[in-house]
Amino acid sequence: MRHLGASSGAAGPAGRRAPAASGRLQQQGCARPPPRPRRRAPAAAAQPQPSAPAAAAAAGRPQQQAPPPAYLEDSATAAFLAWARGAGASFERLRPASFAGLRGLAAAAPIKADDLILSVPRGAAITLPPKQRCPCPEFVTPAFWDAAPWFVRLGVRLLAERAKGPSSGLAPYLQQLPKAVDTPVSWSGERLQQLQYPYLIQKVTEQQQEWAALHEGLCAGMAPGVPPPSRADFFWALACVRSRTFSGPYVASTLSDRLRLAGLVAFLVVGNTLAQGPDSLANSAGAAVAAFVFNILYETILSGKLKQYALCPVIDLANHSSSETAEVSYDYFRDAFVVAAGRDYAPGSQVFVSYGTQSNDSLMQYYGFAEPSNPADSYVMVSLLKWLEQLAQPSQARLGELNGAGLLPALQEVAVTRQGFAPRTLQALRFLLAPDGAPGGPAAFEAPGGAALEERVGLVLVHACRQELAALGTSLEEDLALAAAGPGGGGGGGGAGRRGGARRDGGAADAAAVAFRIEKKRVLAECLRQLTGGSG
Ligand SMILES: C[S@@+](CC[C@H](N)C(=O)[O-])C[C@H]1O[C@@H](n2cnc3c(N)ncnc32)[C@H](O)[C@@H]1O
Repeated sequence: MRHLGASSGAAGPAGRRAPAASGRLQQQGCARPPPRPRRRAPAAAAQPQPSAPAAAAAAGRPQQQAPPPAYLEDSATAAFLAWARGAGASFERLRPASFAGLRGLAAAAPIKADDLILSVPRGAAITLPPKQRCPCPEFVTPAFWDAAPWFVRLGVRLLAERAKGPSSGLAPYLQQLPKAVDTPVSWSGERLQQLQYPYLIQKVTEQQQEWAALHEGLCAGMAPGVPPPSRADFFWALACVRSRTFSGPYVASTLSDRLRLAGLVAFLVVGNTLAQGPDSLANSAGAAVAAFVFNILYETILSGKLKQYALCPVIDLANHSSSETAEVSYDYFRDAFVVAAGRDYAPGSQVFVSYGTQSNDSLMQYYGFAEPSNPADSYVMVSLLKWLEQLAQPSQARLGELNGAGLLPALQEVAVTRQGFAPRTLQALRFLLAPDGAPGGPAAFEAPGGAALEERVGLVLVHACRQELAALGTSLEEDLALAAAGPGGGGGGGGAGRRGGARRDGGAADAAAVAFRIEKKRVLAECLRQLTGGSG
């Protein structure tokens, strides 16, 4: 999830960000958050998908000069933008546009780094503060609301507003949300297999089960007489929430709340002084200042511990790039969610934000795309023990000792990065592969051992990477060829007949799966290159 930082920092003149920073918001998918859902896909609809340039980059093809964006001028977009402006949102230098089929935000005028380019009042967003009472008792029972996780609450808000139809104050926002959100949670088992990656397939399968159970809970928790949303609608709402929500520290009081409180305290001091006489002024004022400071300190401490979530119209049109520094923040003085440009943008170019540091596992699971050359990517290996046992037979006694030392998990779920394996994994392997009679328990193997032991460890790691690559179903070269052929080309080629080979029955989703597995293979291949000193 993303964090909204408690913010301060007003914008300076001419829309440039003032030095004092606002609190950062994080996108929802970060760091293995709980799952989230979505709504029924009415007929085929414009849907965010990995762009052609992204596919070209994944395939290693030279990227041509990007064509100018197609600004979106349909009636739903126009009505939405007018509604957002009416609600106080300000985004003069941005326009929604389509970039090779992917909707995003384009610079409509020159933008300089640090310019404040987007501001959406908190009142125009759908926010979820901690411990919020059920805001839609006409839709779900308060008991259901109280027991629901954050993403279900936000999903229920979307569905409750949608059920109101055109009379909803959020109708223009709802109208322009994607009609379908193509993330793996909605994929069939067969399509999931095209990811080729056991770790994510397992996670998504669990997510599908969790969301199905949550839908059953919702069906039982509807307000009397209200028909429950279909499972597809519920999944749509949750998927929207999980791919569009930002989160951050909770700010309990806005500036205007504090000013109101200060006014009330001053009123009480004056009233008390008038009633008790001028001599009481010093005491009353001292007590008032103490109470006021206590309130601010209490809320500051509280805001560091509690989290709030927000679906921010317009801001949620921005696509992600991990190379961007721009993030969504909460600006305390404006009581608004804001974005400042992370760099200069020429008119027509796409303006990105960072959803936070996320591996492609998280980007794929919650957003439906993989980022080429994502520096935060890793390959989670769940079969290292199996690969180890193909080369050596660690004794049950040593495995037991490893377990006792809490190091067994370092061999069961291993995050392999382009740089190699984690120190704890190396330590566990050294202990298991050390010759009989080697002194010391697992703790004695933290540092590299002798050349012979390190060589044995290296052999196991190389074997594991090679076995893992071989088990994936297609080679990197085959996947690159599939991606280069693009949609409609290479159907089933390369990997035809092999597990996880790209098939043409899923259209864009298959392209996303191929782009994803290319990145996984690149991580493993680079790790292997490091281990073998370049020989692969
Ligand atoms: C917060 S929304 C961004 C706006 C979205 N493109 C739209 O049309 O509503 C997040 C979704 O945008 C798409 N997206 C964001 N960044 C992307 C990227 N770098 N490459 C491909 N798709 C991306 C994914 O579909 C993701 O689920």
